Amino acid sequence: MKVTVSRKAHFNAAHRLYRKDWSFEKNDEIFGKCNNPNFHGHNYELIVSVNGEIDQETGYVIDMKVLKDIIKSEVEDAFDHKNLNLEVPEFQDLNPTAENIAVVIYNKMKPKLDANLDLEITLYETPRNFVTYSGK
Ligand SMILES: Nc1nc2c(c(=O)[nH]1)N=C([C@H](O)[C@H](O)COP(=O)(O)OP(=O)(O)OP(=O)(O)O)CN2
Ligand SMILES: [Zn+2]
Repeated sequence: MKVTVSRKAHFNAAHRLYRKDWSFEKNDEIFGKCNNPNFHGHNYELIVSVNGEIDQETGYVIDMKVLKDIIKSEVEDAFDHKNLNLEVPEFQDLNPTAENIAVVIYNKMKPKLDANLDLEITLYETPRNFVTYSGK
């Protein structure tokens, strides 16, 4: 019997959407106001979902405290109050779109979980814009 355990978290961060190998005009055409060279910020809301079998001894799929600690070390400590383009190594050469941020979060968290657990990341960039990634 598989059950999904989810935990919400949040971080705020600044970013700029652009490609270093495009002109300012091309970046402006594609990314518009998100290409502001002075950056802009979002209050990101995160839902981390872990799916797996219930351990018959503990009744847990995963201890929520363990999940909380992994989110803190891999996401909050790394991204919160940071400029993603300038301060987070994963985005030195990767555009920090919501899609790419979700994939980076997945790739940081997956190795920290038991291999038999499935992970899904839902990331809200704004209250109306969100993406989901589950490694597929
Ligand atoms: N596919 C994607 N499209 C866009 C992304 C993204 O990550 N993936 N990101 C942005 C910008 O980051 C932009 O800052 C989004 O903010 P905004 O346009 O203000 O968001 P809303 O549309 O939700 O705001 P409204 O209040 O509805 O105007 C753009 N596109
Ligand atoms: Zn943005």
